[in-house]
Amino acid sequence: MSKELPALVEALYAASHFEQAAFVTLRALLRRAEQALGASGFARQGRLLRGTVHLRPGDAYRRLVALDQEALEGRPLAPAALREEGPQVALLASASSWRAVVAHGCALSIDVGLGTLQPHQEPSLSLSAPRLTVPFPQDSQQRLLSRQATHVCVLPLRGAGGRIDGMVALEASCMAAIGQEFIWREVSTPLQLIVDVAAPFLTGLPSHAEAPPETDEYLPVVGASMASLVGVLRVFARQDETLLLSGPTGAGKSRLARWCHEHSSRQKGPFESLDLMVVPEELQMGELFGWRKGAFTGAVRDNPGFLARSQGGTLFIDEIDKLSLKAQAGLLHLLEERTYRTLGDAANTQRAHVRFIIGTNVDLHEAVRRGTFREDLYYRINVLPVRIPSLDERRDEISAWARHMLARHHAEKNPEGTVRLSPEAALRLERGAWPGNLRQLDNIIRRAYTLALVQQGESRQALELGEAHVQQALSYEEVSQGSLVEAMCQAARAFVMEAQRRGAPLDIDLAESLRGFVLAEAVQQVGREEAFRLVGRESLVKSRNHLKALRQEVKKAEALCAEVGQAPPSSLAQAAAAEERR
Ligand SMILES: Nc1ncnc2c1ncn2[C@@H]1O[C@H](COP(=O)(O)OP(=O)(O)OP(=O)(O)O)[C@@H](O)[C@H]1O
Repeated sequence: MSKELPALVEALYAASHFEQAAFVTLRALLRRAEQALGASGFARQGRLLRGTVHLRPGDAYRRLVALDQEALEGRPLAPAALREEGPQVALLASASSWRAVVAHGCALSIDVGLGTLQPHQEPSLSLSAPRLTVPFPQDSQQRLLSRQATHVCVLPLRGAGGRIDGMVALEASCMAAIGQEFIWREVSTPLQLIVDVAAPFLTGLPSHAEAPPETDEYLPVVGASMASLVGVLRVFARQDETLLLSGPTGAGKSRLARWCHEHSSRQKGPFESLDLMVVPEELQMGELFGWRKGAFTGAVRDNPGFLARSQGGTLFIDEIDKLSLKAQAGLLHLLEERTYRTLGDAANTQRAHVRFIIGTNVDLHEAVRRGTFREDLYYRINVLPVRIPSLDERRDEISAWARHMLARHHAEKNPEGTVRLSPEAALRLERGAWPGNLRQLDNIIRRAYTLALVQQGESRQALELGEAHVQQALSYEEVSQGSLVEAMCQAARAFVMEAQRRGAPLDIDLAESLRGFVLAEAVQQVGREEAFRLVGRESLVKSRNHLKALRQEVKKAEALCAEVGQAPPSSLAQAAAAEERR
């Protein structure tokens, strides 16, 4: 180590970004492990395969870099090689390694063949006591074996204050060492030293400012601040493990889930989205597993359920924290066994060939602490966790998103003419705060667009969205956050404005649709039964008439949308969709 460490430190100081630092660290680790292997009894039978740096501060992946031993041997050691090979080939250690690294705070060895995991430090045990061995899940075992890895060493990557901000995994192949720890325990101390030396660089350096990834329908905008995260998502999209997308409401999790599906090998299969916010607890199991006619009172026809509908594809389960404890047990069993039974058809066990993406906007770890979310399920779904930043954290994207949303609204309304966002309007948007994230931005753009249309006339071929339109749209928003009465006046004005714009009467009865909008919004925010309590109609829940009432009110709101030629907002669409599935 006498020469290697100073050389590593020098290379780390010369690194200007995370990927470079990860490259030199992995190179040093693989070389050190190679030396140890050469001096061991496995020199002839074993070979090193690859190393991966996982940076996941706050328990969410931020960056990921892999280096293959072959690339190290056969190619010039330039960071460029890493960029080409990096995230594309990154292969992952399992969630259980991460869990064990966090729990034990030390390096560990995985014997893939035996399916066991051994932490290297056992502080409370005497030397004579047997070594602590933890079972390693079978699916992770299979995955590692499929890429020839028989032995893995996982080292904690410690950030400021000793907090574990990531891990480094080294994989090797040595059939002769199955049932033994290979070289990992002997070489663990120098390997950990390398990781500790590199840690401040790995956790502190920014990501390489790579060219923004290609955009598409589902991810039309990627700013520099999101580019490295999209690189990670691109790798994760191709895995079959469960992906956990967390992030504030409206940040774009559902669309990203769809993007991941489109970038996976399942892209030709179905993509289904189950939003638990709009499914009452008693129907959650049924919606997931499906039911046979007569399975319970009210099951008047068969329902295949979301799992059957997503066979061969991807199922996005959003708002996972809304899952009842009973349904949590059902989902855990499904994720562990990959089998399930349709309600009312206990005799038939079915296999779920489904990739799961889970969405949440709450801190699930906190939910585990409160006892509302099962810890074992949390670890089962926390395999590939990614936190989608709020729009305020990716301000470099605001004007590009605004332009994209504007073009989309315009195409819906008036495909012939052109539309542009004035530079002043873009600046105004960039300066704003966006607690509602992309959803709020989309609403503002939609509103500003209507204002611009009214002002400039629909016949106008070149429409410009100016600062004044944005300002006015924002002021409606501010008002609606403040006084209810003022917001009602705004709604009334918008109603009248719409009638003027179309130059034909807009029946006042359509104003009754407000009840539908209110209910759908409340359902989205607090769930169906609570929504009725919130608006003073608990009696409807007690008499089990609330769903009928919801259906009627949603219909009225939809009628208004149809009359003015606008798509129903997501709250209405979700309330309606949940009704349809019943
Ligand atoms: N790719 C996109 N193209 C156009 N609009 C988008 C895109 N992604 C997000 N939006 C806008 O942001 C809104 C919210 O997106 P999405 O439903 O994906 O967010 P979310 O994080 O899943 O929200 P929630 O947590 O509330 O379910 C969309 O309804 C749309 O208005």
